[in-house]
Amino acid sequence: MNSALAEISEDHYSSLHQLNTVPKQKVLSVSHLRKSYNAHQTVLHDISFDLHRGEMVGVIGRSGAGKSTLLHVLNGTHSATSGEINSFPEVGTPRDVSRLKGRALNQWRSECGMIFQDFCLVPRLDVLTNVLLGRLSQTSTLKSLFKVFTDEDRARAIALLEWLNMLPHALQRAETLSGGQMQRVAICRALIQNPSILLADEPVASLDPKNTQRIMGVLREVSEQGISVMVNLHSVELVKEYCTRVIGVSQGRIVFDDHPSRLTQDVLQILYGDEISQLH
Ligand SMILES: Nc1ncnc2c1ncn2[C@@H]1O[C@H](COP(=O)(O)OP(=O)(O)OP(=O)(O)O)[C@@H](O)[C@H]1O
Repeated sequence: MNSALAEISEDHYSSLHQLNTVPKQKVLSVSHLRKSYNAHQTVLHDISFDLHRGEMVGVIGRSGAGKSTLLHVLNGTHSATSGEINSFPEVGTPRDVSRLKGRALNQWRSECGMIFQDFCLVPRLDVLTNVLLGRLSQTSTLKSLFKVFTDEDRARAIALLEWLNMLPHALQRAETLSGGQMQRVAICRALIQNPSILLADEPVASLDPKNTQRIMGVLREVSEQGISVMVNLHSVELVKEYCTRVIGVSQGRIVFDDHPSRLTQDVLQILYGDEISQLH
């Protein structure tokens, strides 16, 4: 961030950013990304876009369009077949993260945190430990083996749980939580890595309306703090309510990339075809 922007408070920066009155700071540049799981099927074709600091990007498209694959490839859980994913960290040199392996890949995964559709919590471990597991990639192998965490890690985990009203459940086993509570723990686990990007794969798919609003509100707050959020959603209403930008994917290609207010019926028809009547 340049020095003039640094003097603007985070909230102020965020609201200015959303009004497009300040230059956008690029954090990721994806170019000509392609993903095939096998020789017969290409799931992502020639995907190119830039992601900016503090954006809240909704990714929409019908089932099988390639939304989950896109997030997995960005985070490195699935490898790209070709193309580049260039990261522009606040500190350090820009680099292509699409071919990383080993430690470097783990480091990228903590910069580009992901919350998975099925939460991926360890059921028999308590909430606090589940959050601390997010620190493992930044902890030495020996310490991670014995789950040794620093006081600083614990303090941060507790602060995150408190922020998401989960502190009363800190010592409860993850398997005893509701879906909404599990999702909040998964968000804490991703945030304890101090990511600059947070990817969320259908984070509200299994939640009731109250928890849906709660989780979407949390993701918006995260983006307002300067973290770029990309969230796969099946609800166009939620995209319009919460996102500052929407990327529409159809058959593995980006067919729309603009402000949610520009999502017209024609665009939705291209994106959803016959399924348009099932949209909410
Ligand atoms: N691990 C995999 N191996 C082979 N094919 C896969 C794999 N993961 C996804 N696919 C295929 O890639 C295509 C896109 O799937 P993806 O899960 O990315 O779509 P999506 O838009 O997220 O769908 P949904 O909204 O239903 O979650 C589908 O045809 C799917 O069958």
